[in-house]
Amino acid sequence: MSATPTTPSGTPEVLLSARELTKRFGGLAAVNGVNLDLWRDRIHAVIGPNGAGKSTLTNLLSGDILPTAGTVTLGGIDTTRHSPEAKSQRGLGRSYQKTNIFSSFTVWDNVRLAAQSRRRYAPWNPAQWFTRADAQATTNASCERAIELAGLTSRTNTIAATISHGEQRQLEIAMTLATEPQVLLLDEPLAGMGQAEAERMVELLLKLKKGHAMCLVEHDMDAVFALADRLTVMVNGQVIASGTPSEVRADTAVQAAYLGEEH
Ligand SMILES: Nc1ncnc2c1ncn2[C@@H]1O[C@H](COP(=O)(O)OP(=O)(O)OP(=O)(O)O)[C@@H](O)[C@H]1O
Repeated sequence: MSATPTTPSGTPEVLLSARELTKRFGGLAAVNGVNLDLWRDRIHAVIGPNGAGKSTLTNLLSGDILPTAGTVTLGGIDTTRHSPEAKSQRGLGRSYQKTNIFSSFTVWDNVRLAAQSRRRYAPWNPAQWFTRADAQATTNASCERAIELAGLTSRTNTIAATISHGEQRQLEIAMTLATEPQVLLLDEPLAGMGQAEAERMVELLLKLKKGHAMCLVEHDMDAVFALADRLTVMVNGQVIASGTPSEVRADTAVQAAYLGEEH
């Protein structure tokens, strides 16, 4: 098992914690009493069959939907009922399963728009009138860094519709990185990719591990077992196993419910 990450002062650093997180849709508990900790410099994968509650869990962590019960803390602050924008301000970034790209815009414009829409600017606040130009320069620098980190610098001025599917998924990541988040929630970043594209994305996610706490929802088990430091396995809204990849692989309940004989 990998060593527990620490701050310079030696304290372990959990950036996001969910406790007893629950979401009911009528009679259905889509997420039921889930506990989860996301650590800086670690990738935590959430796996499970279709309908297990993975996307609902991501939506609860990001603030896109509110829980029926339980809490979500970010950097030690209770953010359970905060909006996605407020969570973005606190360092949370997420990508979506369905693409959010404006295909007729350039890569740059998509990233710039994502940065703008997720960062709060209050025109009625005089304190911000004089800092607006500075804020724009900072946002531009963040966007450049995000595009570079996502490996798309050569595509900066290319129309998004004309780049490959794999590059469009890289663009989604760049859009998520545009606000310089510390916590990344990634919903199926390898969806629809061929072998070569998937390998590139795995490399990119490994690169992003440093400095970020990452929650990865993914169906591609080769990628999951190549990337994850810890795994949570969900079935019918509940966590049936949680641990290192080797612990999860050896778990008989997981083998029976999900992984079968192949891993
Ligand atoms: N807005 C909603 N209203 C009612 N039921 C919902 C809603 N969203 C999700 N569900 C139900 O909650 C359960 C969990 O769905 P969810 O999309 O979270 O699963 P998932 O593990 O992400 O599945 P997949 O791997 O197919 O994306 C499913 O039974 C789904 O039909």
